[in-house]
Amino acid sequence: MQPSTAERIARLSAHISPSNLQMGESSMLERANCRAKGGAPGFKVAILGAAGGIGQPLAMLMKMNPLVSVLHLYDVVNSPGVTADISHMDTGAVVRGFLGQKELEAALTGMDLVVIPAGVPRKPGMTRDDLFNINAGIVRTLCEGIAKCCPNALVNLISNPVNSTVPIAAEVFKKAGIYDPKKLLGVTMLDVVRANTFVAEVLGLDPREVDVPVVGGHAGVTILPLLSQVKPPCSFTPEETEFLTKRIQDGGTEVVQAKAGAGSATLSMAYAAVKFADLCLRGLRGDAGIVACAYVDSKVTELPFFASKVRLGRGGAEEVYQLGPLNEYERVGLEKAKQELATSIQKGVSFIKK
Ligand SMILES: NC(=O)c1ccc[n+]([C@@H]2O[C@H](COP(=O)([O-])OP(=O)(O)OC[C@H]3O[C@@H](n4cnc5c(N)ncnc54)[C@H](O)[C@@H]3O)[C@@H](O)[C@H]2O)c1
Ligand SMILES: O=C(O)C[C@H](O)C(=O)O
Repeated sequence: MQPSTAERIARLSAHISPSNLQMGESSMLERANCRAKGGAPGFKVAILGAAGGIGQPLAMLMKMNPLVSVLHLYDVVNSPGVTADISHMDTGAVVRGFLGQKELEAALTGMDLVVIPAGVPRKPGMTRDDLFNINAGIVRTLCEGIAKCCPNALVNLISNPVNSTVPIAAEVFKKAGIYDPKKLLGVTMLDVVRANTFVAEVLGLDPREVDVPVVGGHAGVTILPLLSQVKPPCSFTPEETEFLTKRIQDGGTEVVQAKAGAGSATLSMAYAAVKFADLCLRGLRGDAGIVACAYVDSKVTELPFFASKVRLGRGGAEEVYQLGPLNEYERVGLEKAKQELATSIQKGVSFIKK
């Protein structure tokens, strides 16, 4: 059936940000979104920090995902340009841009999944924890918006230090009375992506055939690859184990140093974020057997948050898997990881509770 004139006008204005709309146009915009939903069934996804180094390629890859019907791109700078650019891609998702704090609520309302790569990246010589002072406040504000406007959305948190920003988000959600531990996921997929790549190099395999569980957290020694559990089953010499573990733990720093002041991993991170978001959306859709590593509310150790394999379903991280048998090298690594994680978690919790 041909669309009505009103619908056609609404489609023409679908890229306009809500603050620029004239009276009457906003209902047309709603209709455009309904059309988008009706025409291309799928999920509504917001990216917060969409104009950044990760945000831009992430937005592009999300626009290519057939599970996404509506894509909201929010940033405090440059989101109109990124939105105009991405919106010309001839894929199904309707893209809308949102600029600045006053448009945060509109960006978040009705979202099924919110992906957060907002915040400053490292420069050489910095640890992820050095980003805490700036990024903690950014994550708090964004999560307050989520609590208000889309409390049931799944949240994929990328902003560093992930080991602390996830506890911050949890405290914000608890304060707002909407905390659902299954819906808050710290993104550690880049560690898995790197581990698969580096292990495949050593084994002479295609990385797509390799699956390395990476548990713990997302910084230095808290990144704990379980090389004894690699699929396909294989064994490593002590030297290979040491080399691979260090390379996986230092993967972020390797990129920060190579970029020499121009930021940290963005393209591989966007790839990893979309890989993870796609698994989350498949879970939301009800696909069976969706498993990925993520940093979540956990009872796997005595710590309140820990990264391990989780099963993703309609409710988010519906099951958090135990670590399985560890070898001696991994048991020692686990103790080191837990020590550092405990401090980072406490730092995040105190930031909100202070
Ligand atoms: N979890 C991981 O594996 C992983 C991997 C790589 C990077 N990161 C982290 O992701 C974050 C972003 O990295 P990047 O390279 O894209 O940085 P970037 O500086 O290129 O982009 C960050 C974007 O966030 C935006 N922003 C800042 N404050 C904001 C706010 N209050 N609301 C919305 N947007 C805001 C900025 O305007 C910018 O566009 C960093 O903290 C980095 O450490 C995490
Ligand atoms: O290393 C960083 O600072 C960015 C990110 O956490 C990464 O692992 O690449």
